[in-house]
Amino acid sequence: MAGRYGYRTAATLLGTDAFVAALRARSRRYHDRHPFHVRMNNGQLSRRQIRGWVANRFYYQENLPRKDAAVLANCPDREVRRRWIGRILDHDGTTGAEGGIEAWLRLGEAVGLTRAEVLDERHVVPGVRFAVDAYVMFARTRPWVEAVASSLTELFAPEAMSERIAAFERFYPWVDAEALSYFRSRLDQAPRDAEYALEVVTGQCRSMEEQERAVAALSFKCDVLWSMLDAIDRAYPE
Ligand SMILES: O=C(O)c1cc(C(=O)O)c2c(n1)C(=O)C(=O)c1cc(C(=O)O)[nH]c1-2
Repeated sequence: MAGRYGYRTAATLLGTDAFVAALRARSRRYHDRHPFHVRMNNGQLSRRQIRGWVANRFYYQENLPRKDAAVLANCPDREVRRRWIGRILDHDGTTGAEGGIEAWLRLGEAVGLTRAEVLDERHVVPGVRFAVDAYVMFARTRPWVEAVASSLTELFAPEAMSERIAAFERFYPWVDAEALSYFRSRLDQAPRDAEYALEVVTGQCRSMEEQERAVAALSFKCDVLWSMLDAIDRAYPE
């Protein structure tokens, strides 16, 4: 059946295992299969392309807390908010504990970008801005459970992160290994966050329609990530 956004989804109410399987099946559209990431992991990207990717991905990183704040703003459940707020701190950091955004800025420096040129977004191309803004807008305007479902791309992230760390160590030795700490920290954070998001989504989506909307939200998010790489790929040709 063609659901919202035209994505094909389940036609009947699924049991929890089948629902989780339907969500996991979206991994087919995850951005680890994008040609740009494939070339990255094969060691085929130039320094300029790596820099372009890091500078553009910063726009995603810096918008994640705003996306998560939108989830908080729309969520009436105190228990969920107590958990979800940690995601904002993971990115923004706290006094004495730098967060993911700072780690990404360090990655930028390690690939040869100044903090200023990352922070002022001069390298961010329109397609990346458009895709990231769509993700934030989705979280602001859709029901909060759909926004939680859209974060479930993190189910697929750890494997992609491990592969990326190995590829950087092997093929891009000019990038200081210390700067890969962001990806290492996500190896722990992403499974923890995805597990909780999955618990929320399976607990909240009790009708066929709600399940369909959750799968559609995850598909939408896969499109966000894919579109970002399309735009980056085009902006930094070989
Ligand atoms: O580098 C990646 O491939 C990648 C992918 C994703 C993702 O799947 O959305 C996230 C991240 N990184 C990431 O670092 C991160 O903090 C993160 C948060 C979220 C989210 O939707 O809430 N996705 C991701």
